[in-house]
Amino acid sequence: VSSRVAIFGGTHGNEMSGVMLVNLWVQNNTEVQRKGVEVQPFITNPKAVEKCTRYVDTDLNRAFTPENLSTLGGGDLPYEVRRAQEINRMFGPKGSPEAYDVIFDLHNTTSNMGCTLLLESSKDHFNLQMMNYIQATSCLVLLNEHPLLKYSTSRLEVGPQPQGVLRSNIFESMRDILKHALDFIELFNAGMEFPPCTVEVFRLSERIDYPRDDNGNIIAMVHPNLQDCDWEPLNPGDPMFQTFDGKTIHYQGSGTVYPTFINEAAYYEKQQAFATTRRENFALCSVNKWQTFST
Ligand SMILES: CC(=O)N[C@@H](CC(=O)O)C(=O)O
Ligand SMILES: [Zn+2]
Repeated sequence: VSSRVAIFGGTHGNEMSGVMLVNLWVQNNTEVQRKGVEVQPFITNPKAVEKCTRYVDTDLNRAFTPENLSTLGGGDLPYEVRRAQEINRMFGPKGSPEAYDVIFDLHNTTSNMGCTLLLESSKDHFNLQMMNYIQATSCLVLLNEHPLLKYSTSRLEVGPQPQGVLRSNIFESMRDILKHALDFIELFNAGMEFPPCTVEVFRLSERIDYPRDDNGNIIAMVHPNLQDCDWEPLNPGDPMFQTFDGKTIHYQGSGTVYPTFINEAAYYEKQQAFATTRRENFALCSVNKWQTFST
């Protein structure tokens, strides 16, 4: 039973929809209350929110490593590492009986991705069934089964929204998806059975960097034909980058891929222009609250 649910905003302090929604719900949580569910809205990186920056010392969304969570050092540690330890104590520890049952982590992207739920396991039938339930809101699933770092949350990514900017359409889509997700949890807890079904997922394949010179400087931009075309097929030979002197660089992969996180502002420092995915269909088992399943 998913009786304790946390809603995180401000994991990246300049992703404004999540920050504003969570601030709103901290003040008044009637909108996110559901029968039999304890819902806790929470700002995860208040210093970054205050400065309206992605992070202060280091990316909080990369800070929940076993090493970071077990390291001692108190005040000498980077702010986000200390924060990760605090959050892990409050809402985890992951896998323990005291841990929160579900954590939604609200993010915005500058890419034209629409609404995307990021999942880490194709065996996560609870989250996949929840996705199927909220499909009415046309949310896609991005599956990253071999993440470099292990996160412990269901991350919701909504875009396009520039960093530090609030767009009403993006804010309202995020709000809508979260409400549907909480409805699903309420129905699940009330004993509803969600029957077997098929869901479409996009499995993360490759991260593609910008073309660079010997000094590491970017020498091309995302091609206009690719810009804003997240989730649309990219075929071998299709334009991918445009150099500053007007040359087109074409995609050289071996088959059709579905690009996402195209031209995400936060990924310039992570050497990523976009990520490719491949489309798959999953057959889901039915889920109900009496069975045990691994998430
Ligand atoms: C744009 C952005 O911040 N995206 C998230 C995606 C994720 O949650 O894995 C991140 O890189 O942390
Ligand atoms: Zn983010």
